[in-house]
Amino acid sequence: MRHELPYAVPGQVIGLLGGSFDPAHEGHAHITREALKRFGLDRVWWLISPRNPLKQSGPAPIGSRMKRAKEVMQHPRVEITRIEEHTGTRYTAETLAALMELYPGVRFVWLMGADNLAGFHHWDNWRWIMDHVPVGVIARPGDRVQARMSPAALIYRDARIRGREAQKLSHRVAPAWTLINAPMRDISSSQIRADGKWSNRD
Ligand SMILES: Nc1ncnc2c1ncn2[C@@H]1O[C@H](COP(=O)(O)OP(=O)(O)OP(=O)(O)O)[C@@H](O)[C@H]1O
Ligand SMILES: O=C(O)c1ccc[n+]([C@@H]2O[C@H](COP(=O)([O-])O)[C@@H](O)[C@H]2O)c1
Repeated sequence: MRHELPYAVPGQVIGLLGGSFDPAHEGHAHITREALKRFGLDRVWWLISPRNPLKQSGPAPIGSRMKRAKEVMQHPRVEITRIEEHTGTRYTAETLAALMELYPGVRFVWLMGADNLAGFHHWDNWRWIMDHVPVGVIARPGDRVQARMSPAALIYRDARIRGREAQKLSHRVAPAWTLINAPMRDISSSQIRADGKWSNRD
């Protein structure tokens, strides 16, 4: 099924937060508000993934994940999208390449929690992502040290912007990345699922 694409105009800076959101929670909303403030973004789009290419088991149906995400994140500068169904892409590098073609002149910033930076070197074409899109990383409980010492962080150490200068991120040409130490929220989708607080129905 085709879903409408969000609107953006050339020159705008859009932060992209991709995830399973199975289910969305306050941690996602919190890092989104921090990213808007700290990275000089005009808007943030959540990309509710059809499925994570590195995860074995599939998530809850995308309709129920979208519904929960819209309940959790209500903000005039944030849109909850199913863009990857539209583009038909599964890997983030492919999704970003498709978005850059669909939105010429729009500047995208890839957003993620520190846990994802720690494993970023396992992603498909991860160097292409680093070389083409600024990356904003937000601290997550337990993952900061691993993220700072990760292969991606070490290989791209010269492209790192200090947290206190994170506003520059969206104006830099890639490679450019930063890790900010926003106040952290110790919450995860897996914990919510383990607590039995998420029923997988549409
Ligand atoms: N509490 C949090 N603090 C910082 N980043 C977070 C937090 N929760 C999620 N994120 C980030 O949000 C993005 C989407 O996360 P995802 O939908 O996988 O949620 P999750 O809570 O990490 O799920 P799971 O526990 O199933 O792995 C990822 O980049 C992840 O690092
Ligand atoms: O492109 C990849 O190889 C890749 C590997 C793992 C995760 N991702 C993306 O990272 C985002 C977070 O995924 P998840 O499942 O941890 O919420 C989501 O947008 C995934 O599509 C992407």
